[in-house]
Amino acid sequence: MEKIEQVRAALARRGLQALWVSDPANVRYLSGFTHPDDGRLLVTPGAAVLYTDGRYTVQAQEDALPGIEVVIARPMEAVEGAAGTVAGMKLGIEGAHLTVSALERLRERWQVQFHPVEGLVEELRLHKAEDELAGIRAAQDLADRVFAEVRPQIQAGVRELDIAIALEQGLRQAGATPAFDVIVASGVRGALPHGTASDKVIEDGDLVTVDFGANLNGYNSDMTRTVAVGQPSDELRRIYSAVLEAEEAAVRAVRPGLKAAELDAVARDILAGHGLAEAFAHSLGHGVGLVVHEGPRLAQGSEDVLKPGMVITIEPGAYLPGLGGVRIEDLVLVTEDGYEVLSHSPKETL
Ligand SMILES: CSCC[C@H](N)C(=O)N1CCC[C@H]1C(=O)N[C@@H](C)C(=O)O
Repeated sequence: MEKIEQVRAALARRGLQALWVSDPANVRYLSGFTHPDDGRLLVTPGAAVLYTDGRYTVQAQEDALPGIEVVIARPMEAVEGAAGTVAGMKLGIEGAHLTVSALERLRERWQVQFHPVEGLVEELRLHKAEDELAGIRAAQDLADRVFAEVRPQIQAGVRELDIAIALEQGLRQAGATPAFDVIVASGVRGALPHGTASDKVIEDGDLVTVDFGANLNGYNSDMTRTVAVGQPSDELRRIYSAVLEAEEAAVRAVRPGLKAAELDAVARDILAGHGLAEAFAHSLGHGVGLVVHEGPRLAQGSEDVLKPGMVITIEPGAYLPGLGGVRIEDLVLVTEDGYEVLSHSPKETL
């Protein structure tokens, strides 16, 4: 019930009494329910009730964390059944997730004051508990093993899609799913930061960016390696070395108390020194957990500050349209006195 007590405390700080949780990651985090797309959680001063339907009668009971009450009901029955409990309360709703039509349905049935809240549960999720860390480590260890198996297949004459399929098959054989569509971007396609695998054939001299993660028991990993096939040009090698320098420097800089924007600047300044400021077209990284992109935000202008227990990516890149690109990404745990790198796949030196 510790998490639910933390929610109640956060509600009290906002002058609220109850929370209707509809974001699937938050439903899962607070209740343990493994099919959170089909669940909603109502946290009130006296109870925490998971609502789901008859497809999950057994599953929800098995999954529910201690102290979570399970009610099996169709969605509107659930809402009507809870009307008495919430009557007169100041109720938080997750503004970033609840749709306008879902809110309308609640308004028709509940006599409450609705208050959109932002980041209430997400703030709790920033700090990973030991069991969550174990889940992320297991997902990353699996991704490292699968990458080692597939790495020899990244050769001239093979399609990007074949590499993506091999990675996905490796993950699925181990009981995981891909955390997101596998990115395999070779040659000029390397200039696409989100270049999901295509039918392009990998050629001699290509750099190949492979960005993928495992989702294992709900927790995600995220890692990128850029590998060389044959002999890439001197210009591509220069860009690779610059990105590697930026990535390693940023990883070494990770420590609790550091502002996320300052960490972003560590990598960005190095790339700028190599004339690649414009080529680094995205943020340095992000938090990883039940969702691949979650807090903290490692970006210019971010107000976030690193704290022990956060799991983040460090992933600078350089993208040059018409030429290609490089990205190198590690998954990193912020510890009490620094950092621990969770991704262990070797990085090439070109
Ligand atoms: C579709 S999930 C992509 C996972 C990947 N490792 C990743 O997070 N990337 C790839 C390039 C940029 C980065 C990203 O999408 N960053 C976001 C948070 C941004 O807005 O910069």
